[in-house]
Amino acid sequence: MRRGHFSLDDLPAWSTLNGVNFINVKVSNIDGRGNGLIATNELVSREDDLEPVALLTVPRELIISAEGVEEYAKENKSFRQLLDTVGHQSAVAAKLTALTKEFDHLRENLANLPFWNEIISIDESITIQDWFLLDALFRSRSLGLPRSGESMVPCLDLVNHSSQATAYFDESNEGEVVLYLRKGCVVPAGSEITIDYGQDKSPAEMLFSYGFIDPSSSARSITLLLEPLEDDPLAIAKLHAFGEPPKLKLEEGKDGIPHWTAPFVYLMCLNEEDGLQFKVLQETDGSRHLKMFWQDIDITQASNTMKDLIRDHELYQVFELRAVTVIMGIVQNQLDQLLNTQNGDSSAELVTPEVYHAVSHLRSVEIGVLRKSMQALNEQKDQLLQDDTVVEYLTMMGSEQNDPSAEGAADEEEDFS
Ligand SMILES: C[S@@+](CC[C@H](N)C(=O)[O-])C[C@H]1O[C@@H](n2cnc3c(N)ncnc32)[C@H](O)[C@@H]1O
Repeated sequence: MRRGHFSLDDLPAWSTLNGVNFINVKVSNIDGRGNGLIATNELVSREDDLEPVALLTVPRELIISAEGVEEYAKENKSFRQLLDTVGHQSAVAAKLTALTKEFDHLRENLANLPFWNEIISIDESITIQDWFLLDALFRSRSLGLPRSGESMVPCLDLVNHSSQATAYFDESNEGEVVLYLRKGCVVPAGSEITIDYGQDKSPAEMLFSYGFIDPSSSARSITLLLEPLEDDPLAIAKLHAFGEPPKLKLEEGKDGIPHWTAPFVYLMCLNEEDGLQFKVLQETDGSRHLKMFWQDIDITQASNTMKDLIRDHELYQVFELRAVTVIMGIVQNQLDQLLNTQNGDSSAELVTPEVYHAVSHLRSVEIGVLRKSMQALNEQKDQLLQDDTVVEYLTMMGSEQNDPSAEGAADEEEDFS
């Protein structure tokens, strides 16, 4: 099975044969961005136009979506076997290691399917490099369609990104995908047509998915993984109850003010003595389920909204202070790591100038977000330390610590330093 090279010179013929229409636009090389779409004559869309101006239409049969993959599997027995054996993979998380593991897993599973085994193991016409390429192609070229979800659309995937995009795409009731000129836009002949790959995508996501960071984008955020506290005896139960990998998202709003979101941090900071409990319930059919309780109320289904559940508690501000202290530790740690790699960075000679520039840009955006967040967290902590409940609580903890006869005094010591 050999994969041929498809020249762009063949695109017009291929488009005609396959029912793809380019309307007053064509594919052209764009400096520094590979290929892109440009206008062949001036394109105008007025605010009061009743119908949007279509620039490209792609028929449903050409779209690779989850539904399209299922349909193809109905027609092709070998592909059905492949899909049943290794299909429905989850998203690749940690690039190369995970991809290598995936590819090994794929080979192992295909050993029993002679058709695929020959291609992948005996003939070795598909290698790990193809798997890397496939992942990169999918990440950089797939897009979210309103009806079909994450899909690959030929020709539409030739359109580059801009945060001041002149076009957008939509999916008709018949499943045809159409690229439209945005209302109120004028594109002179020869100018590029662009879409917006996503306002909310963080710089890291842009770089890892598309290989570039839009310098004009105002999206400034960073997402970090959270881990339960090392000495937490309930760590495993908390992770299980939370049900998804816990994350901390730091994001600068349009006003430049940083905000943090980390629903799991409240679980990290609460314990049995606060009113958090776990119980294993056995059903009549013998199955067992872990249940989580807050103040004796079953909150198993609400682990994501812990902050709202504790809001009415008399020690809410103390819990909030614990959460802020934990977040500050994580932010400071990440900041130290980034500053260390920035100072001792010798990778400039190892990578191309474009890659080095992109990585430096990402690092400086992330350092900026972390520094601002640290400042805001410090302010939040200072405010909490002045709260009456917190002052009273800390005074009480202090006097218990000084009184050796007070039961459990040493265990209950809180560290908000
Ligand atoms: C969906 S493809 C767009 C078409 C692509 N330029 C081509 O030659 O096939 C996405 C890729 O185009 C490039 N690209 C798109 N917009 C860009 C931009 N604003 N700046 C730099 N590269 C861009 C990136 O390499 C990205 O991974």
